[in-house]
Amino acid sequence: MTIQVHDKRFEPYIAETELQQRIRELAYELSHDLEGKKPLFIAILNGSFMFAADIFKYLTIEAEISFIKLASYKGTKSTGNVITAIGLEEDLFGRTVVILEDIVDTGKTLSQFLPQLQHQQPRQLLVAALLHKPDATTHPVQIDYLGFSVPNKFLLGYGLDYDGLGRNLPEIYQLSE
Ligand SMILES: O=P(O)(O)OC[C@H]1O[C@H](OP(=O)(O)OP(=O)(O)O)[C@H](O)[C@@H]1O
Ligand code: HPA
Repeated sequence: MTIQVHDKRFEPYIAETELQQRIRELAYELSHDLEGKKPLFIAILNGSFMFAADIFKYLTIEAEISFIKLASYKGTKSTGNVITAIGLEEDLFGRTVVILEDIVDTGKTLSQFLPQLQHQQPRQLLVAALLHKPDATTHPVQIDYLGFSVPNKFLLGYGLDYDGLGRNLPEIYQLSE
């Protein structure tokens, strides 16, 4: 069934059961790989709130989670755009850190933000992303745990919004042609 949000129509793309199944698999892999490391998960708001909640509840190991927002502002010519994290209070030094993102699209967000986290010298810095659009990615990012590789179409639901709406949908929709 297609749905209407603002002025656009969207069609079902990834069903809720398929999403949950894949997220369970990712949580299983993470639990296996990071057992005993007491990883710190960092979820990037707003979009990742549902993915973060689901993957975190399927983990079977000791782990911490923290939520941050990113703010982007124009830096100097040499620094380009600068992204700062709002709400990051944990010390990452020596920690196993897993960034949780709903989607890597152009890759700009993470390719700018990950080097800043590296400055804090975590022991390991990993990325878990639910969705990746390889055909849209102009700034390559290493994704260690990926849910789905998707075509370059605008997606909606499960945290992803179109102009503020649609984040509450439990499945993922794509823009109708
Ligand atoms: O790979 P990129 O092209 O940088 O795109 C990915 C980013 O875009 C979305 O966030 P957005 O800035 O829309 O904010 P939101 O999560 O609050 O919706 C998404 O949650 C990622 O953080
Ligand atoms: O496809 C998308 N949909 C919603 N928000 C997004 N942010 C990056 N890509 C997308």
